[in-house]
Amino acid sequence: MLVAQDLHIGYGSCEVARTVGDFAFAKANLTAIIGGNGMGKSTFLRALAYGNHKISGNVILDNKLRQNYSDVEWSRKVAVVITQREFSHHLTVKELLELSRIPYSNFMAKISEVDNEIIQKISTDFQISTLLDRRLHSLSDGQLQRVLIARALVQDTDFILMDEPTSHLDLNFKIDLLHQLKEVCLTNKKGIIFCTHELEMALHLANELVTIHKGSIVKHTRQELLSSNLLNKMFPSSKLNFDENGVSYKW
Ligand SMILES: Nc1ncnc2c1ncn2[C@@H]1O[C@H](COP(=O)(O)OP(=O)(O)OP(=O)(O)O)[C@@H](O)[C@H]1O
Repeated sequence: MLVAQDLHIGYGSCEVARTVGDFAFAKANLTAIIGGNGMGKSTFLRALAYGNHKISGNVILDNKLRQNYSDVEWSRKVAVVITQREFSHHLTVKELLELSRIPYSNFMAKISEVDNEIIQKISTDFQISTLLDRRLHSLSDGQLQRVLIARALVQDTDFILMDEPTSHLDLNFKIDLLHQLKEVCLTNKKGIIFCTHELEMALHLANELVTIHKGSIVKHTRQELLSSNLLNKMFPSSKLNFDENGVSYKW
């Protein structure tokens, strides 16, 4: 269980949002974090992932405070996908994937046969096998996004936290990827939590949703959220309507 306990997030002393009640993310759940621009989705995700931007409260994983985990222990439990090109551009895709096995390798950081099998399988599943020898700087944004998601799966953690994992993908890749993540979530019992602007897909595929609106971070089941009027308040537009069936448009 990953628990956000009375979490207040922000920058310096300036609060962006706070959790309403304590809430727990379980394994085998796909959770979407949704909210309007600037409401605090990325800030909340980073607070869960790194303990950053936390003004007060706690992040607790399996009954242990985030700050009591060593970096290696945490990286065996939680993988993070943030599409920032913060790594060495000279690395190849295969080298990047191998690096994500380091939390499991021996002191010589040698890649084992098992590591290689995991890398090959996930590369095939996520359609990046043909990219393995490419250097990261040569990838398109969409290719990089698929590589970073594959890297998180290669890391083989209980939880994967992702900031807008589908933002650069074509519509077919977006929908396929979210379905694939849901399947990974259920079959491999991983908790996947992702920020997204893809409301329709989030409402269809995620079984839990976290809304961030006007400083309140609230966790709902899909049904609870759809049967409330909250989405109409969060995304007000005369061309949009949310009801228990999801979203409809007036073109
Ligand atoms: N480094 C920073 N210092 C101060 N304020 C920041 C910083 N980064 C973000 N903010 C502010 O915190 C608030 C939340 O930002 P955040 O990026 O978490 O929102 P978001 O919901 O992810 O937005 P978007 O949907 O536009 O990506 C915004 O008002 C933003 O301007």
